[in-house]
Amino acid sequence: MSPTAVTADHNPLRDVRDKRLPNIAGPCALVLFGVTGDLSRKKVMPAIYDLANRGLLPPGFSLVGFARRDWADQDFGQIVHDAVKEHARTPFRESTWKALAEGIRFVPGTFDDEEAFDLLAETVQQLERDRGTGGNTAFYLSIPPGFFGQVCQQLERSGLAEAEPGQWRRVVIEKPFGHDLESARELNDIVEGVFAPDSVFRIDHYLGKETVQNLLALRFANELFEPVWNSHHIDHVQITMAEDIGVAGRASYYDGIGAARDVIQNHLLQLLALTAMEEPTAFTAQHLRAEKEKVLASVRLPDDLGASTARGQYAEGWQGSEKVVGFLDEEGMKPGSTTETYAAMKVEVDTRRWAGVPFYLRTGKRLGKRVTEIAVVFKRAPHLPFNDTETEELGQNAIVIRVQPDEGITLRFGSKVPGAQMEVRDVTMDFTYGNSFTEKSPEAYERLILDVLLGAPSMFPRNEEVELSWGILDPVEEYWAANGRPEPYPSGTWGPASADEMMARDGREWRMP
Ligand SMILES: NC(=O)C1=CN([C@@H]2O[C@H](COP(=O)(O)OP(=O)(O)OC[C@H]3O[C@@H](n4cnc5c(N)ncnc54)[C@H](OP(=O)(O)O)[C@@H]3O)[C@@H](O)[C@H]2O)C=CC1
Ligand SMILES: O=C1O[C@H](COP(=O)(O)O)[C@@H](O)[C@H](O)[C@H]1O
Repeated sequence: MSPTAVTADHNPLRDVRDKRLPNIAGPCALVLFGVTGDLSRKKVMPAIYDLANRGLLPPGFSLVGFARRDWADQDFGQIVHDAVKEHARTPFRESTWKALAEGIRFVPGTFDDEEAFDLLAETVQQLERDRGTGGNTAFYLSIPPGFFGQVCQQLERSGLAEAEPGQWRRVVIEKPFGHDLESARELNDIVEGVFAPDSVFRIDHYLGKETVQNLLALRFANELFEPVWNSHHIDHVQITMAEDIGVAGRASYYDGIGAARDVIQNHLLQLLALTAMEEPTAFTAQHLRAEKEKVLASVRLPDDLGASTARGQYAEGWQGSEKVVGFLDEEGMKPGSTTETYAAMKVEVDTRRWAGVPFYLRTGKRLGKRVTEIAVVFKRAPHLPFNDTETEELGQNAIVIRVQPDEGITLRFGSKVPGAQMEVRDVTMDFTYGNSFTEKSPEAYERLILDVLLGAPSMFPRNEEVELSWGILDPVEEYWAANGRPEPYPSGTWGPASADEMMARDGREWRMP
């Protein structure tokens, strides 16, 4: 498809939300926990710089780092500087850096150190006086999930969670939120016991991706797709999140969590919800979340979890020309770990729109390549006025939303092969962001952090969504825990044979992205 260039200089969906909101954050500070971690260095600190570089942070914006290091402000400043130089999307500008660096502060401490949190409280008050942050403060918990509760309790004890009249305090919680439904409920009791529900921002960075937000535009801004977006026309949906990387450097986090808790419980079920949901009455947080919740509440697992799920663990193999070690040989891995690095499952959505349409979800590390996509695969035409040989190369029509890395949308349909004879073959029409827009997509974290500072919660799942998602996953995890080890698959391939067998039982096969 070569759509003519759409030249809005902003995302229309964002516009809808932002009509009532300024695009530039008001006076505030952001306190970042876990500043030495992978996510902070690669995503959060660079995103803050990019926001500053685009002029979206207020004058006096301040960034406070908290870590168990004996650092002064300038040492932390150097860490931010290095992370920005290496990972920021926008060019390095001395003037932006200087303005940002003036507001950088550091507080040393561990999460069980009350004095450190008291010092943090003093630092936040000092920033209000010195830099005019207004006392408005966001706390970003980029830390191991086991500490989310403890840090919230420390914020409460030290008075940091409590806003003075006219101020706000917000908390950003990374994922996974809990380990299962029960622990998610316990965690939520703590978090929402400290912060009001609308001050809790549970971050799922997939919702900040341009292509994921575009799914809403595709479905609800067009007339073309919605009439066929149902079980009358759709055969099945495949949602794939494949990564070529392993867990090197993150073994301690990943072991015991595994692929399903790491990304199916959140990213993939959110993608499913956006694909399957009804049109929200308005693009407000309340309406969007309500529609997603209805879908998640309607998801049903098949009775036979052995036949409708698959899990694997990567063994040594080849990633391109590089020989890579298996999961069990990654540094810091527990010997004999049964954690899965590949997970696939079939679910149904029990609604009139989706009755009988299976949704297949799969994710894995050390797969053939990095790709995330949603493939909506259509039924075959009920009648073909051609003979079999004329259509032997005709597959099923499909709309593929390419979330990453080659962002765009592909439409696959049959077309006549040029020539005297009638022969129909699959062809594709492609929309790619690069060809259609001059505007560059912001990094997901950039958009989501700005939304936190603006107080715009649409793109953050609320607790009900988190709990419904655990309710879907828990029976699968229990089944796996009681049924042996994950099946090994060589790195660089497309996962264990049992995942292909799961599809074959339904007369289908996974797409080769
Ligand atoms: N990395 C990623 O790609 C993604 C990560 N996430 C989520 O982000 C969060 C952070 O992940 P990631 O950055 O990978 O994790 P890391 O293990 O790389 O970083 C954890 C951070 O927490 C700090 N920390 C741990 N324990 C303590 C403690 N007792 N007191 C003070 N500081 C402590 C560490 O400090 P120290 O250096 O002292 O150990 C480090 O800064 C997790 O919830 C993860 O699920 C979400 C999406 C993607
Ligand atoms: O949340 C997570 O996502 C990353 C992949 O993110 P992407 O934006 O590069 O697709 C994944 O590597 C990590 O294990 C998981 O925690």
